[in-house]
Amino acid sequence: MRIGAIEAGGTKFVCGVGNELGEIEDRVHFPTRRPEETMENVIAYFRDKRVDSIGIGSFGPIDLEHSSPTYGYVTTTPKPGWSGYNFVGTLKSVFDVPVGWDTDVNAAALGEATWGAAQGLDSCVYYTIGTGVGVGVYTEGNLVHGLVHPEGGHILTRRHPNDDFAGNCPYHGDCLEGMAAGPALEARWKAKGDTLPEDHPAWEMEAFYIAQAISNVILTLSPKKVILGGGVMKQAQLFPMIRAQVGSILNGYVSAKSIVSDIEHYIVAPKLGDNAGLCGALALGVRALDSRTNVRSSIQ
Ligand SMILES: Nc1ncnc2c1ncn2[C@@H]1O[C@H](COP(=O)(O)OP(=O)(O)OP(=O)(O)O)[C@@H](O)[C@H]1O
Ligand SMILES: [Zn+2]
Repeated sequence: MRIGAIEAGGTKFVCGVGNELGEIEDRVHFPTRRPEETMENVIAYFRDKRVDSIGIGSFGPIDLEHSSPTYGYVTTTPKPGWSGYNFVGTLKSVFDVPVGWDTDVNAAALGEATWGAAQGLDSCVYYTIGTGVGVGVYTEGNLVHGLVHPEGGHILTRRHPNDDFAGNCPYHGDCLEGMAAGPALEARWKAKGDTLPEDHPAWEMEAFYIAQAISNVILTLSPKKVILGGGVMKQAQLFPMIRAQVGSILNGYVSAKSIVSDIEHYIVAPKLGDNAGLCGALALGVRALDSRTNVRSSIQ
């Protein structure tokens, strides 16, 4: 099978072709411009690829409700031209193949559950801590959409006692994203995250916020794995700090062995590394093809 994959990010698009084993055979990337120009690049890439299906993991918010007249659209985004853009419909008007469509973070969660750190498990939560904070939720074998889709980057957290940064989320000020995404780190410390030394107090504070989010997700969704990706998590020293803080927040209340004695294998980096996004889109493409095949066989 030849599966097309689109990792549609706010700053760049990655398109690729792979197979049902999660192997990526080819890829390209280009900057995210206005939708018409960006989609021209996407269509030109797939034009001669003869793919059997396409999976899209997209920046959001997006419409995932199959019964909605705007299913497949990007809904409200400050990105010029993308608000109300019919992403899936545009692709389908050119390529007559099944299209899998989900958020970039749900896609990454599915990719990790299919071929990565949560392989063989029926649940995981995937966080990206980058320009924004996004959360993908995979549970009992399904990606969670619910009313819209999870937006766990915007939860409220308790303020660190030494933190007087107001927070920079345009909607909430000091939500998790407003306090812990890359731009918040940069605004608080007046330096880009990748220039701060490993022992800088920024990291203890960063871990303090991320650990609260993870503890809340453990208590509400009980995932079997928590995967942390995105640019900020390139700071590997954050992992032990976050694990320790999650342990102290939960304080023995959740007695699962994964948390009590094996937390270094429970809160982990994406096993698919920088391929998590594209492999996630690939996994969506595989699912889209499988579900069409299943529908066909149940009709026959
Ligand atoms: N090594 C690093 N250490 C700390 N922060 C970093 C590092 N590399 C990138 N960042 C920060 O991460 C952010 C970019 O995140 P990422 O690389 O995940 O890109 P993105 O795809 O734009 O983000 P998003 O996941 O929100 O779409 C920037 O704010 C950048 O300063
Ligand atoms: Zn917010």
